[in-house]
Amino acid sequence: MHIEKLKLSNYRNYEHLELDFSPKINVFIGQNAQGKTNLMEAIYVLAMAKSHRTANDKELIRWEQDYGKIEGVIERRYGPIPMELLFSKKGKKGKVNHIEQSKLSQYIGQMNVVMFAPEDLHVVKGSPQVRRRFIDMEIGQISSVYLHDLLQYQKILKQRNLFLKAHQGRQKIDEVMLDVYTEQFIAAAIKIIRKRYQFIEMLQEWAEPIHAGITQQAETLVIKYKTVTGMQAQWSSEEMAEHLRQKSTEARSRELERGVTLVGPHRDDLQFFVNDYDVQVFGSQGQQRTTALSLKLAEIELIKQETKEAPILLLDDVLSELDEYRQSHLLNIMQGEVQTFVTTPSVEGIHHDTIKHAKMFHVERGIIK
Ligand SMILES: Nc1ncnc2c1ncn2[C@@H]1O[C@H](COP(=O)(O)OP(=O)(O)OP(=O)(O)O)[C@@H](O)[C@H]1O
Repeated sequence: MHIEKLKLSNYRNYEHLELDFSPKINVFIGQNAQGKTNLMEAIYVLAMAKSHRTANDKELIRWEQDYGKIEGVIERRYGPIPMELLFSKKGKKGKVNHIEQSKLSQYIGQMNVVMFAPEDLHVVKGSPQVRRRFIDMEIGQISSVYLHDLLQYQKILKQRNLFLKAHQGRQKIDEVMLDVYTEQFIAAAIKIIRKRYQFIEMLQEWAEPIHAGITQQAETLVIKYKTVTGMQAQWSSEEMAEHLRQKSTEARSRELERGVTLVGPHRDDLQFFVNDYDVQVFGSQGQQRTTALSLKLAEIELIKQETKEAPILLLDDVLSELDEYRQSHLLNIMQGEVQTFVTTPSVEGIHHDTIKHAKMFHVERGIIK
């Protein structure tokens, strides 16, 4: 798939902008703070209904304006799809084929993107939150059911936390009520955990050969989903539920002391092993970068497998962060069927072959030349 047209109205530092893209390589070139990342972000937001940089949608609206809008035409194998996302003080609304979607989980997934930005290089070393976000965003793109289940889980978790907070430090509580919350919580948690195990297994299948290829067969990458309670992927749903029930009972007095839920997928994490050692603890910076790159390349393959179309690749200021050897792996993909967007302050950081056939956009203070 590829994005053919992009139109921005009051988005970040763009008052009004209309662009036509190449289905192959597009390069946004410009000095710092001119609006290159804002363009990448707009494409990402059009796909995901959410920024990769901020959780606050109001930041996306051009200063002193009441609304901001992103429109795009996505060319898919069965024809073009117009998409539209409107941000206002009241919230956001998405349209697909000019029809308003009552749920954003129905909107997301029409357009698939893989973003690779410098912060993605921290997916290995960064906080567990970064890795949880990575899994949730990626599964969400290929499964609207997961997005729906995740929202449900977050709602139930919030209710349970409110109950714990309201009873924090108390000796006597309504145990029956807390059990009811806990059972609802466990049912929702299992759905999330199962789907995450499945996703990691699929990602592993792609990431392992890719990583081996980049390291010339010197390294074997293994990705593991690590639950806070020590669950096992091969367990049945009943076994998982029983395990969580037991761990939740063990944690209850601590949960009441602290007023929060301490077990569940909102505290789980990912682990990366290279030749059996934990990259997060023992990996060199180079190995962490290669792992991050393998993950992104695997993500592209996984989306292709699930949707039967290549996603759009967004490379925000990342090429210059990778050495020539790692760059060449990305370049291989870019020469193929994947529509790619690249931002860069100058052409010097990029391989000559990349720009040879690229459509260039010069970005200067919210204007494209
Ligand atoms: N809501 C907004 N309304 C208006 N301008 C905004 C808004 N949010 C950000 N900006 C402006 O956008 C510019 C930043 O653009 P962007 O993040 O795309 O930079 P960039 O060109 O990618 O540069 P760098 O290479 O430094 O990341 C800044 O000038 C900032 O003031």
